[in-house]
Amino acid sequence: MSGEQQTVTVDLGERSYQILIGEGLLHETGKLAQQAGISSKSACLVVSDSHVAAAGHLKKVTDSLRNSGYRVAEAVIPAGEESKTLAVAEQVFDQAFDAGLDRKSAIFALGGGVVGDLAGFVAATYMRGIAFVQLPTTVLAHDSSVGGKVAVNHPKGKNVIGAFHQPKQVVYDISALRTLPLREIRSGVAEVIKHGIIWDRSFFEWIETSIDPIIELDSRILANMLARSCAVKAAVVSKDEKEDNLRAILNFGHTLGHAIESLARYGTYTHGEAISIGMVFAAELSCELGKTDRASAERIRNLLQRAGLPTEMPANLDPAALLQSMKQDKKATGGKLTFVLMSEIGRVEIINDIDETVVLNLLRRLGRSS
Ligand SMILES: NC(=O)c1ccc[n+]([C@@H]2O[C@H](COP(=O)([O-])OP(=O)(O)OC[C@H]3O[C@@H](n4cnc5c(N)ncnc54)[C@H](O)[C@@H]3O)[C@@H](O)[C@H]2O)c1
Ligand SMILES: O=C(O)C(=O)C[C@@H](O)[C@H](O)[C@H](O)COP(=O)(O)O
Ligand SMILES: [Zn+2]
Repeated sequence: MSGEQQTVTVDLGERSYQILIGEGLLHETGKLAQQAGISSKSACLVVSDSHVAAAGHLKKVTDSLRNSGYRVAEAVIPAGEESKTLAVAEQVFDQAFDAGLDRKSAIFALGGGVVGDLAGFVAATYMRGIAFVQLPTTVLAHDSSVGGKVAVNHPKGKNVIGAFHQPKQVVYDISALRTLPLREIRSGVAEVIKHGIIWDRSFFEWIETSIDPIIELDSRILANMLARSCAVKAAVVSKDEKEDNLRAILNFGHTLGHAIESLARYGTYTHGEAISIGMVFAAELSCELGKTDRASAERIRNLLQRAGLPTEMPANLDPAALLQSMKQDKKATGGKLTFVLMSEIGRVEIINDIDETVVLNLLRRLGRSS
């Protein structure tokens, strides 16, 4: 394994923080928390999920925190998207109270995007907001742990109940990724590919040449890949923290992707799988509206397929229902559809008020050919 460590900064003035990427960093959680100014006078809570705890990662974190003098409680939620609810958040609030967390306390989110989003939401709202640290353990969480979007789902939509609340630090121990199932590795690579498409053509081209070692988590390239992908996210968030406009480009593929996730029932498709299909759709829609060329759309589909991700519309989902769900997307205003469309690989734009007949016809056409 390579010992190379990477640091990416999210530049947000007094709320700036670092993303530390390297091997074995979970053993350093306590020391790094001290460096980030997390107080050890108050109790802290490590939130994780059942798979991450069973893989042994939780113990590394609690041991390290205790060795650095922190008083530590644990909250382990059931693994999976179905846990990203207000009901589970309420259980974590109870555990925070029981452990005596106060306004100087911190929450450590150890897991993938589900744990990060949920624990971050609890941190954003408990006593009107306390500190939190992201300890991502999935490939996908290079995206979810950065940028401060924290949320739980509502039966009517993904991430609808949430806030912007930046972590104090992101500690990304890439050795924890070795216990991830292959399907989850592929899922995370979808967001890596997204970062190439929306911002960095040379990164997309590098992924094209490296996709096989990426899926194998080749240690010679893993830290670099995650640092490059986090750097895209950090650059966008630093320019538009609360999604006034530019940040919406990070939603490429998510207009349809989120609709698929909620209509197919959370957990049927992973987040990365759903946005893979959503990115193919966004690229096709970009072609249909004359914004990009067919070759670029095909290139995206090919790379996603080579990453082992689904690219076909789910045959069992009704296009009219998908359209309805997309109209409730957070980017939509006044019931008008908003999509992130592509002009070329590396460049996208946010288009409001897209003709819904065009979208519906394309959903039907792609659904028939799948
Ligand atoms: N806040 C954001 O900016 C943002 C960005 C992207 C995605 N998200 C959200 O992130 C969520 C998806 O995140 P995810 O794909 O990480 O899903 P996840 O958190 O459900 O993790 C995927 C699976 O891997 C398991 N797992 C996690 N780490 C493991 C490890 N090291 N070893 C073994 N198993 C492990 C989990 O228990 C789970 O079963 C979605 O809810 C999505 O909406 C948020
Ligand atoms: O950070 C962002 O902004 C993103 O859009 C990143 C997405 O990958 C992520 O899935 C995010 O949770 C979606 O945000 P939402 O506002 O559409 O719920
Ligand atoms: Zn996403």
